[in-house]
Amino acid sequence: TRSTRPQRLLKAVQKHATRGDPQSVISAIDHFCRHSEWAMNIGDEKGSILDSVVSEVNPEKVLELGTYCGYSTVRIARLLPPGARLITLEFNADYAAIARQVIIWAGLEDKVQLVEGASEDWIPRMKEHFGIETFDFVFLDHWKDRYLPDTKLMEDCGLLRKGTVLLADNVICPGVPDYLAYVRNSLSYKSCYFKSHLEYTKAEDGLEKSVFLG
Ligand SMILES: O=C(NC/C=C/[C@H]1O[C@@H](n2cnc3cncnc32)[C@H](O)[C@@H]1O)c1cc([N+](=O)[O-])cc(O)c1O
Ligand SMILES: [Mg+2]
Repeated sequence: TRSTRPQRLLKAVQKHATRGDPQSVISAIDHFCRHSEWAMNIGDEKGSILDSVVSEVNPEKVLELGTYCGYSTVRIARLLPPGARLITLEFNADYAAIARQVIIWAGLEDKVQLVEGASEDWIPRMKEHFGIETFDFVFLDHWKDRYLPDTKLMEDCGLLRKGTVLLADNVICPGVPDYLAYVRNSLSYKSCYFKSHLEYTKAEDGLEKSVFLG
């Protein structure tokens, strides 16, 4: 049977990227998505904004919701200081298998824990299962109707602390209106919008950075 797009994306990484070199993995995926097949990675333009926010926060504990093929996982993990950890949640087993290989090709497997399962099942188990007190940085890039419920779930589970930074992809396209209204109107968040473009296109999209105020 015909291969899947994530399988072809992984092949492009293994063909064009250098093992252990995260930047070459990022470039290989961006080249594949620009010149062969579009895929819903955050991409290079919004990816640079992600890089700058991660570098500013310099987090020890990171949570990513929605691994997909691991592109943003690699972007984030490559910037983490020694000893820092990224937990990424992915409930599609096929995508998780591809992402594991992408993360290994980048040489970042020691910094990343890819957990197969649904965010709503795993967020309540972060403390007892992973020994996580609170997260310093959370990247939201999973199903858009899960951003708001999962944010409220993280609040309720005590996983956010004063100063935790949430960064959300696709707040314009496909859009997350309920999440945006919440973080922009809630007294518990200080929110700001980074205008950009939908990955590999000219359409507007952007990232919303929201600092939890406790
Ligand atoms: O739909 C988009 N993203 C959804 C991403 C979904 C990814 O997160 C996983 N997931 C979902 N809920 C989950 C809950 N728990 C764990 N994994 C989960 C899915 O298995 C998938 O791997 C999207 C769409 C466009 N677009 O232009 O159309 C552009 C983008 O940048 C996008 O991110
Ligand atoms: Mg996205």
